Amino acid sequence: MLGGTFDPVHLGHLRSAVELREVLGLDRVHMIPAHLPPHRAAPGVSSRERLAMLCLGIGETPGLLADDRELRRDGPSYSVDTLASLRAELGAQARLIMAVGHDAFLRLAEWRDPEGLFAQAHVVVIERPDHGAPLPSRLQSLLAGREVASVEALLAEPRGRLLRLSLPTRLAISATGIRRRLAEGRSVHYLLPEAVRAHIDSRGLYRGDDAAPGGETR
Ligand SMILES: Nc1ncnc2c1ncn2[C@@H]1O[C@H](COP(=O)(O)OP(=O)(O)OP(=O)(O)O)[C@@H](O)[C@H]1O
Ligand SMILES: O=C(O)c1ccc[n+]([C@@H]2O[C@H](COP(=O)([O-])O)[C@@H](O)[C@H]2O)c1
Repeated sequence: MLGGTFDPVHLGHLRSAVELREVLGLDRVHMIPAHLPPHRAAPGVSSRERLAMLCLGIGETPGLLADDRELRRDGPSYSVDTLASLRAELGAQARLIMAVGHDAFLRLAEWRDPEGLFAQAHVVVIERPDHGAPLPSRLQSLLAGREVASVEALLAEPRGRLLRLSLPTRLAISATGIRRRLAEGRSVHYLLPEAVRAHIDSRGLYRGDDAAPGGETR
C-alpha cells in the first residue's frame, strides 16, 4: 500500500511505487488516494479529481493499482482502517506492507493507532533526498525493536517490522512544488506524467483563481 494525498500524483510517487514493487518483490502496489487526509489542510482538488489523475498517471503500468477504497469511506482516511480493509479482502496469510516517504514517517507516532499499523503490516520508509531530519523521541519508542536492516529480514516475518529503504531512483519532486508552479503559471513538464499534466491543463486545476473548474476542496 502506498497511500497519499496525490494532489497531484507525480513521478516521485510513481517511480517509487515501481521500484518498491521490484525491490520488495511485491505482487502489486495499491496506490490509495486519501479521501479526507488526516493531519493536513484540505487538498487543492476533490478526491474524485485526485483519483482520476492517479488513474491517468498509472495507465497500464504493470503491478500498480489505483485503489479507491478510501473514497468509499466517510470521515478521515486513517491508514489503520485501510489496512484492516485490505486485510479483510486479502486474507490472514497475505503479507501487507505499508510504504511511506520519510517526511510522512516522521509523524507516524501521531497517526491513529500506530501500534495497530504494525499489528497488521510491515512499514517500509522510502528515504527522500530532501528530507533527513532526526527521529522524534515518541517515534523512537514506537519503533523500539522493530527495525530490520534488509529486505530478506523483513520478508522473513509476517508483519510488525520496519525497514528504511533507499530506492535506486530518488526524485526530489513534491506536489507542493507542482501546485506552486501551476499557481504561478510556470511549467510542470517532466515532473508528472504527461497525461496528468494535460488533464490539469485542460481542467484548469491549481491555477490559483477561484474560477478554476474542479478547484473545489476535497
Ligand atoms: N519524490 C518522492 N519520492 C518518494 N516518496 C515520495 C515523494 N513524494 C512524496 N512521496 C511519498 O508519497 C506519499 C504520498 O505523498 P503526498 O501525496 O503527500 O505527496 P507530496 O509530494 O509529499 O505532497 P505535498 O507536497 O502536497 O505534501 C508520502 O508517503 C510521501 O512521503
Ligand atoms: O492514519 C493516520 O492517522 C494518518 C495520518 C497522516 C497520514 N496518513 C496517511 O499517510 C499517507 C501520506 O499522507 P500525506 O499527508 O503525506 O499525503 C496518506 O495515505 C495518509 O492518509 C495517515
